[in-house]
Amino acid sequence: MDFCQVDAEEASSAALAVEQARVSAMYERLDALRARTADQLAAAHMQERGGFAAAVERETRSYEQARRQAQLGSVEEGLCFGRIDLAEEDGSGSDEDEGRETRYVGRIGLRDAEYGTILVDWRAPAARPFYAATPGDPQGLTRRRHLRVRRRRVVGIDDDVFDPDGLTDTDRRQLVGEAALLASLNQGRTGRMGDIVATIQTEQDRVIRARLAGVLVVQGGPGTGKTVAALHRAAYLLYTHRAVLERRGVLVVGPNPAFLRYVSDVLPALGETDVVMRTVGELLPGVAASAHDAHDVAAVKGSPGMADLLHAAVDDRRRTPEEAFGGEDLLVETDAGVLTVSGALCEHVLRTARGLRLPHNTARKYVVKTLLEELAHSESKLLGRPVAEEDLPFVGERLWHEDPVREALDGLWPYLTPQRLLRDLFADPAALERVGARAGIGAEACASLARAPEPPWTVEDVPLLDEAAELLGHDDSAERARERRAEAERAEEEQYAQGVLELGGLFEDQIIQADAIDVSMMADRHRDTGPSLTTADRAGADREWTYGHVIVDEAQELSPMAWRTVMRRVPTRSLTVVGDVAQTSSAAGARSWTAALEPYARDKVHVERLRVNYRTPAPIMAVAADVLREAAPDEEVPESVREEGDPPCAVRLASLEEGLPGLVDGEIRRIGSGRVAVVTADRCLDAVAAALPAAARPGPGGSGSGRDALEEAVVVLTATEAKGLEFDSVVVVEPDALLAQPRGANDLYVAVTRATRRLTVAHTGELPDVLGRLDRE
Ligand SMILES: Nc1ncnc2c1ncn2[C@@H]1O[C@H](COP(=O)(O)OP(=O)(O)OP(=O)(O)O)[C@@H](O)[C@H]1O
Repeated sequence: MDFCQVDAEEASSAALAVEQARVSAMYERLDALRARTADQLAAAHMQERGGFAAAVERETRSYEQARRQAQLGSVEEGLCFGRIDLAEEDGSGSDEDEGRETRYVGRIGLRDAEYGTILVDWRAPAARPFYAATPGDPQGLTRRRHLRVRRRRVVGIDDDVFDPDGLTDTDRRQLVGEAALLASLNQGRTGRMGDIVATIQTEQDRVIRARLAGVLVVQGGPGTGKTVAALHRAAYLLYTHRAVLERRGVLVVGPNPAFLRYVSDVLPALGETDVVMRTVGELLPGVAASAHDAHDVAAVKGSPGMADLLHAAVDDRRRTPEEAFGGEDLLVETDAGVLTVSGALCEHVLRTARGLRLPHNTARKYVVKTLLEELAHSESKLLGRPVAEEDLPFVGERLWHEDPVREALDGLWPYLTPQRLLRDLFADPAALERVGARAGIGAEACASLARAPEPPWTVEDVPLLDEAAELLGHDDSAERARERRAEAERAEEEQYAQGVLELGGLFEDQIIQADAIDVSMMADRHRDTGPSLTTADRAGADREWTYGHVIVDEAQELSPMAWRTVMRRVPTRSLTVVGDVAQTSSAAGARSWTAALEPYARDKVHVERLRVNYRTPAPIMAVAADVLREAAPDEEVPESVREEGDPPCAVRLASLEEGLPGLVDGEIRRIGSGRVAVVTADRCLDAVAAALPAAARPGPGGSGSGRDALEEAVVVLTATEAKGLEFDSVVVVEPDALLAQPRGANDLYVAVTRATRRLTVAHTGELPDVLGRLDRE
């Protein structure tokens, strides 16, 4: 028998009835587990208050049960979506059906009351053949069945029947469950990305299940499922390596807040809520930057030389008495009179402090302590009252409380915050030029950084602030004293938490648990943060937190300085880097993965390519291919899954105000309940938004309705804002203005590849040659 796909219409009603019985049994089990978990959670909350012991026990149980409840709650739709029939018994969680060994695959693993597996979690090794089997390598399957279940009813079945004999090895392009896939791709967009567990394709499965260690680069053209595969990878890794990753957490870095909202439903739908999602502008706790610098300024701020510039800027703040106050020696007017430290001694102290190679604020402690003791000597001489060596620190401390003393020492080696360092630097063109010269950055580039001291931080500033934080360190003496006290308490708490876990009863459940509770995590969670603070909460609030794994999406946009910021958060270099160098639009973004990642992980980089486009139908991709030849001639155009689609067209408008509203209204009518995006150049944004007053804009100043702009029928976006998103219909306005932007061809490529169904190009001037293929209306 040849490999063939049998669609729902051909599935016999007998087969549907068999599957319905199985699926109904799974839902019954789910209901029973939900009821039991709800009871257990209620019981845990009702436990008597008590000392630490009772609190840890309550906390431990509640946390696990609340997580399980959320997990059980998230799997209602599509609980089970597949079945595999194995050629031979292999002994793993299996079931017999009509003489074959069968396994059902779904969103979670379930066991029946007798502990028999009735559903395998999609991330478990036993589910792998469901995604990985191809005609050339059926992975021991005789059949793969896709089940379409709506509101607990099995409404359709698609079968892939394997017979390895007589088939060539052309499986990469063989689609898994084509009917199910096409049905999912043809759905109207909602403004939120959904999960794809039921239709993950073989090449995506390789990405999702790649090993945790090392840097995995996922390169692929638009719509190849890079983002969705990366998010499923996060869920897979959390399932497979729960013990490590739950303690250290997973960070997902995305290009902008709208994108993070767009993808924010995927992981909760997969039962995972403990992931930190941030843009580069939000990586530093306490700063939330969303505005970008102009292209030329962004190019300078993102360049690797900025690390040297900041190093020089910190050093520039350390001054000899002559540089700081204009006199050779340090003179300080105190209550006792004028105290003195010789210039030579001050220089010696500064040189020694530099030689310590400690962060600036840490080394400052040495400078302050030493100079205070010198001032104490000077005071004793002045007053003619000798001081014993061991009393010097006390005298020094008294002097420290005098304002002129503190000001004098601050003048030589100030306490600096990252914010203060950068603000002062950007407001001082002479200092910029001075430190720029030391870092080998030209005067013109340095001058472009100058600005008035108070504007809000930009996304490009955040890696600089983070670098500064690293160079400065912070004065941690008070914290360290607190830590020493806490350490003793912690040992005691961990010992108790261990006892609680060993009491047992926590893991006996019919849900297959791949994870375990980490004792010290549980103690931490209770001890210093209270019940509701999860790993994700704590990680997100701590600049020095290091994650177990980091996923960077639209990674081509990261500048060398942004990479330094990301890499600091993952010293193990366990990363998934997702992007497309043909879509780079930011000034300091990557043109090659090798160049971007070489400084960090030379031989640990593994590249996977995704080559099939699931978003954009072939007629639109033909237009995109012409643009790609200008944007990045060496890159491949992904092949569209959907061959057929509405022909894309160009419409010449007399003016935006007159033509655009009618055109957009027509698109809304054509796509019914879907979403329309109007994408244009930065410089046309105001005019386009004015022509479409009812359309939404992302972020503050958006539609004002309180809803997410992406959920509105029409949204107006720049190409940068549209990155990573998709819409049923896309209207690209003034393509010549887009092309005129610094990386204009890349921007136009991003714009035309956002459409899932329809593409229209609206222009008031000439249509650029690169879009010559479009039908004219
Ligand atoms: N296996 C699949 N089953 C169903 N839908 C899929 C599958 N793979 C991808 N898709 C859908 O294709 C669309 C594009 O996916 P995604 O946004 O992840 O692509 P991308 O490669 O990140 O694109 P871009 O580079 O343009 O940001 C999404 O709607 C996604 O849900």
